Amino acid sequence: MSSPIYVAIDTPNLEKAQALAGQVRHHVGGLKLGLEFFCANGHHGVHEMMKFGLPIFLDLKLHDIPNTVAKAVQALHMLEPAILTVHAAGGRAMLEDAKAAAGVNTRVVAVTVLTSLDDGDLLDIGVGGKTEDQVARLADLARSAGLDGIVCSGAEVALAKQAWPEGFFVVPGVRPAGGAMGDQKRAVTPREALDRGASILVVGRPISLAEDPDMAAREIEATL
Ligand SMILES: O=c1ccn([C@@H]2O[C@H](COP(=O)(O)O)[C@@H](O)[C@H]2O)c(=O)[nH]1
Repeated sequence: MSSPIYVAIDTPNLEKAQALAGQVRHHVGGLKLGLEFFCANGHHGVHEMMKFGLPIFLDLKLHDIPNTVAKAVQALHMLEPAILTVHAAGGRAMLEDAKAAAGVNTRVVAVTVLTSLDDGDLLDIGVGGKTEDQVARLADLARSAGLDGIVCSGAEVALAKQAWPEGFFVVPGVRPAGGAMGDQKRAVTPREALDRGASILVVGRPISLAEDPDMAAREIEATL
């Protein structure tokens, strides 16, 4: 069975991205390419990364009016990403149109509450109450809009899976015990996230900033 770890390739530099993918390719289940990489390298960069033969997760977190998002998703068709993200806060019509525009081999998953946010940050943007309640609301919206799953933190994934047993749950912002949190606020360990129901784990800096990224990936894999 392939590893549930998707390594976040967060660099605008294609050579560095290829070097990291080359180092960890045997100990991860997929490559996650985000805005930083896509803005710098576009479709060409994604094609280059596809050569590693691993599933590609395009984490573009699309969020705009339904027509614009649907057209953007169509424009990604030829890349056939295994996973593509949109923001759940874009609303029902945007989610429905994004899913309808995606290829059959692409899982469209909705970002609920970014793992870099906590209750206080949500209050700043006018969302009162607990983060887990907002995740539950947006997960419900994503499910009823026909999406394949959600992105949430390991702190909420158990509740979300209980409400949506067949959903696909992407958990980023995980940290090995004692690892540097950086800007993440709701981190759990990779093992905890899996035990609580994560379908895949996204791991960035704990691997990419390690002196030996392959060893770091192996060490995380060994905890699962
Ligand atoms: O809520 C979210 C959604 C996406 N991400 C992305 O995951 C990685 C995490 O990187 P680390 O270095 O392991 O913190 C990064 O690419 C984010 O854009 C997220 O962290 N939280």
